Amino acid sequence: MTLAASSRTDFSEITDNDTRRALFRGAMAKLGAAVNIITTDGPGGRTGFAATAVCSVTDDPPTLLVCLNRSASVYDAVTTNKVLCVNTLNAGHQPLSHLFGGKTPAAERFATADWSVLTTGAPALDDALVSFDCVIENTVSQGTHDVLFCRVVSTATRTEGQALFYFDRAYHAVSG
Ligand SMILES: NC(=O)c1ccc[n+]([C@@H]2O[C@H](COP(=O)([O-])OP(=O)(O)OC[C@H]3O[C@@H](n4cnc5c(N)ncnc54)[C@H](O)[C@@H]3O)[C@@H](O)[C@H]2O)c1
Ligand SMILES: Cc1cc2c(cc1C)N(C[C@H](O)[C@H](O)[C@H](O)COP(=O)(O)O)c1[nH]c(=O)[nH]c(=O)c1N2
Repeated sequence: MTLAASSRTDFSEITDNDTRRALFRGAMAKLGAAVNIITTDGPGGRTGFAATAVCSVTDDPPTLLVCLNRSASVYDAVTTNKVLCVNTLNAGHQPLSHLFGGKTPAAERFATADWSVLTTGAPALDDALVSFDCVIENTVSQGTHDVLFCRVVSTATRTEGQALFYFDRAYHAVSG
């Protein structure tokens, strides 16, 4: 049995970069993901951004990856500090995701929530579903993004609750 497909795209036939990017984004919109706020602090300053491009790499040593656009305002701070905290959002955090995903100045991004520090000094969101405090150990550049390989040095799992999921260019609440 074959699955019905509403449209098929052969990327090798597409020569226009903008068209290819748009088609890729349209396809990626179907790949839902948890929403996270990635924070950092240190000599490069305190800042953070919203990210869905986060996943587990290996449990030995505990490692996750984060994909960061090099054009983001946070890029210099993250790469200077070499630490970050991945804060996985609950369903009530949609306004926070909007703050950290937009053009809001760094100081204002932190103003509406409560933050603590775990091991590295990167801000941990007090009511995140889970926070992964990390040291950035390796970086690989691919296209517009850096893939940051982050060794987890501590975690905090604080609340039960629904997850904030991003799918089809919209936020959704997901129960466990
Ligand atoms: N990985 C990312 O950098 C990433 C992921 C999600 C959203 N965003 C940003 O958030 C904004 C809104 O996104 P949207 O989902 O509403 O619509 P969209 O059409 O811009 O993106 C659709 C999907 O494509 C992927 N994507 C978007 N921009 C990307 C990029 N520069 N590099 C790699 N993958 C990318 C994501 O999976 C996203 O959910 C955009 O400015 C987008 O760039 C970036
Ligand atoms: C739901 C959602 C998910 C993501 C993003 C946005 C949103 C709304 N953004 C974009 C990122 O948050 C944004 O570029 C930063 O906040 C930087 O913006 P400024 O350059 O500071 O204005 C984003 N950027 C990135 O480099 N990697 C990612 O995985 C994601 N994921």
